[in-house]
Formats: sequence, C-alpha cells, structure tokens
Amino acid sequence: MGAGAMSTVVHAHDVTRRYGDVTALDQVSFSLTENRIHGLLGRNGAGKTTLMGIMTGQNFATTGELRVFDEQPYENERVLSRVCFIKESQTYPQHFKVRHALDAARLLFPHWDEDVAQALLADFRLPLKRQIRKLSRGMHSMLGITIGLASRAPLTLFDEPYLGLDAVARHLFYDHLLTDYAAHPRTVVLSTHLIDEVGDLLENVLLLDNGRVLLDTTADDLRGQVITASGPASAVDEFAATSDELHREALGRYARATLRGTFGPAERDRARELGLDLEPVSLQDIVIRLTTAQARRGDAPTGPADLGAASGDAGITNREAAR
Ligand SMILES: Nc1ncnc2c1ncn2[C@@H]1O[C@H](COP(=O)(O)OP(=O)(O)OP(=O)(O)O)[C@@H](O)[C@H]1O
Repeated sequence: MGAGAMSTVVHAHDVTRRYGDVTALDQVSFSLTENRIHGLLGRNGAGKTTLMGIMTGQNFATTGELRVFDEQPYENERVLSRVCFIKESQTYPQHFKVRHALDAARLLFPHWDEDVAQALLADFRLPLKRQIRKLSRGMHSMLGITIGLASRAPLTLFDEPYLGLDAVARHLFYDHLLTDYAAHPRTVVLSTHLIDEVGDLLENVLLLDNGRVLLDTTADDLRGQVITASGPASAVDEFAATSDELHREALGRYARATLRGTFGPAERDRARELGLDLEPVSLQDIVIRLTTAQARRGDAPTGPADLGAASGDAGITNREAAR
C-alpha cells in the first residue's frame, strides 16, 4: 500500500486464535484501509466472527498482533469508543424495549446521529415500545442495523446483519448504508453470505478459508482477474494453459473454464483468435470457485486435510492433527 492519503484502520500481523485444538485463525495478516466498505467473506466456520471479535476487543489473539487505530483494542476505551460491532447474537437485558436499546446506544457512541436513527426506525416500522425479546428475528436485525448506522462509528462492523430480513428490509439497509456512507465516510466491515446482493457495495474483499486469508484485494481487481472462457475444448485447453484453472464444465466437445489470471487486451485478442467467449464472473461465483478450488487442491496454504473441509470444525481439527 502506497504512503500518503490512504490510511490503515486495522492492521493484523500473524494473528492466530486457537480454541483448544481448533485453530480458528491461522497466521492471518492483512490491513483494512480507512473509509472503505470491506467485505469479510468465507464459508461457515472460516473464522469471520472470531476475527471481528478480535478487532472489537471482545476476543483476543492467541499469538500475533492486531491493532485498531494503531492501538491494541482489548479493554482499550480509546479504541472501543470509535468502534461499533453489530453481531447477529447480540443480547440485551431481559426487560429492554427498543427505545432502551436506543437510549443506551446514544450514550455509548459519541458520533451518534439521531436523524439517521429516526429515518431507519420509520422505514423499518420498528415499534419503540416493544420488548426486544418479543421482536421477530427480522426486527431484531433491524434494530442492530439502526444502531450500527446511526452510531456513525469510524469503524463499524456488521456480522451477518440481515438474518431474517426480507428483501425489502435488506435493500433499505443497503440504501441507507450507501447514502450515509457517501455523506459520512467511515470504515465498514460487512460479513455476509449474500455476496451477490452486496457485491456492488463492497470495495475490498477479505476472503477467509479455514482460518487463513485466501484473498485480500479490491473488488474491481478481483473481477478483472477471474473470467470464464468457453468454446471448443482444445481451444479452452490452450487458453487455460497460461492461467490458473479454478473450475471446468465439459459440454460434449465444448468446455467452459473458470480461470484466474491477467486478462488484458492481448489475452482477449488471443481468446478471440481461438474462438472463445470470455465472460465476467460474479463476485459470489468467484468466491465459490476460489474456496472450492482451494479445498480440492489441498496444497498450500491450508494443507492436505482440507479435502474434507466441508465443515470448518472437522477441517481445522484434522489439519491440526496432521501437523
Ligand atoms: N468459543 C469457541 N470455542 C471453540 N471453538 C470455537 C469457538 N468459537 C469459534 N470456534 C470455532 O472456530 C472456527 C471459526 O468460527 P467462526 O465463528 O469465527 O467462523 P465464521 O466464519 O464466523 O462462521 P459462520 O459463517 O458459520 O458464522 C469454527 O471452527 C468454530 O467452531
């Protein structure tokens, strides 16, 4: 990353988190650039929640170092006053009504914006007087989203923020996020499984797989790096020889390969000469192809036991055992 205007909000160096013999994060290193929307992606059990917990001082690294705003976040009020973590499993005191949660958030977040909160409450039609434990799953998510956006925290993290939300509510979230973020830039981390839906929101992608960083790049670069090439199988073979083949479907004498590499004008001309069609791949498909190719390949960086890593737990435990 070049010096100058771009500043780093989170810096992780060789962060490992073990729970007994489970390695949830395995020597994770990355930086999050300020004032971007970062997608934290990965399959179930990849380590996303663990990583968010460490970034927000609710969990800690077994080894390695993670700094937020250039300081250790753990029990550090200077850092934590600038951080808002909206997690799927958020619990509130038993008697709390929606308005109590908002009262608490107003006190907790120094950049709180009441207009944002009111606009979201109205759009979501959230009943202020209802007890939180009586909210539906979707309404519970709406409350978290309202607090997360109204907090205007310089670092705001959403862990699967839309469980139970219908399509209308999810799009309200995306619209409010984009509008408020454009007016008040801040660093947002969004962990999500609905990659296609948020694909256009994400500026950077941090992809975890089995506790390791599989990808750390801008969404635009990533889209440029992965394409499908389809046409006569022999031509696909020839074209694929110079890139990394992630996936292939054979359709008789025709083939369609998902490839990762550099696809500039020269490569595109070459494809045309070979009679191949090149097409872009959605962010969601890129993530699926990369994570499954990684599991199938079973080589560096994650090791042979990844072959059976459909469940993160089993994969990680096996991998540990194999060492
Ligand atoms: N407190 C804990 N004790 C033991 N193992 C844990 C604990 N928390 C997480 N793990 C394990 O660490 C791994 C990573 O879990 P984590 O919740 O960080 O993944 P995730 O990417 O958020 O998954 P999902 O998308 O399913 O929410 C998993 O194998 C999980 O079982």
